[in-house]
Amino acid sequence: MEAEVREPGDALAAPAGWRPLATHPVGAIIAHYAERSFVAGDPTGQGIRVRYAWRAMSPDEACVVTAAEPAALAARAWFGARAEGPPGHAHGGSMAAVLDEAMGLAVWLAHRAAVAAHLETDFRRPIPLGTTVTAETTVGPAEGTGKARATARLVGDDGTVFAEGSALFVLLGPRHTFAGGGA
Ligand SMILES: CCCCC/C=C\C/C=C\C/C=C\C/C=C\CCCC(=O)SCCNC(=O)CCNC(=O)[C@H](O)C(C)(C)COP(=O)(O)OP(=O)(O)OC[C@H]1O[C@@H](n2cnc3c(N)ncnc32)[C@H](O)[C@@H]1OP(=O)(O)O
Repeated sequence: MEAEVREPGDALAAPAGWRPLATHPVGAIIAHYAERSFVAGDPTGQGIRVRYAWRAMSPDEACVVTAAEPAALAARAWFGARAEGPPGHAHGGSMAAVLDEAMGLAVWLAHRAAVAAHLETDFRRPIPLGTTVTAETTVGPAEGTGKARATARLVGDDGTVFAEGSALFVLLGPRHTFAGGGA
């Protein structure tokens, strides 16, 4: 039997100063993929609900990026009964999945499409089911070419840091086949 959890209401709306992802030219393409995604593809379900937002990067942030209109990405994420791991709390895999996808999309907005090659997660505090958190991301340089490093944190509205992620992404080029595939 599923736990009873609090619905997010309008808590998934873009944080102050951020805009919905679909209002960015590249973000609109990404939002289209997100509709099919394992992580963000079920916006009314009882698992994870994720809504992405963007803002223009400051010149300081933009120095490490390659996109014509680099943007920073954040997400609001809610964990429902179908995301349960420890009783009454979010499964670590669901937390890692949110971090992974948020970092991947942050890299996509700052550079271009990429896939995760290496992912690390630190679980700092358990997330009670029914909680809405913000996934805050950063994108930085990686050693070598064709790669990017990203970080992300899941932060509660009271400032609690629930989890932190770090990942290496390989930017997709003509030799990669990820853009298509599937039935
Ligand atoms: C909203 C969801 C959208 C989903 C849309 C999906 C597709 C749409 C199309 C594009 C959008 C793409 C992504 C969307 C964004 C986020 C989605 C969430 C993120 C994920 O969930 S994504 C799935 C999980 N992900 C995989 O399924 C990857 C499996 N994997 C591989 O496909 C290969 O493994 C690959 C391509 C990674 C590399 O292969 P490769 O042949 O291109 O290149 P190679 O091996 O030479 O590596 C090149 C340089 O990276 C270094 N390197 C490689 N791996 C490393 C490691 N693990 N640690 C440290 N360094 C590493 C090498 O050392 C070398 O470094 P150097 O050049 O300096 O020598």
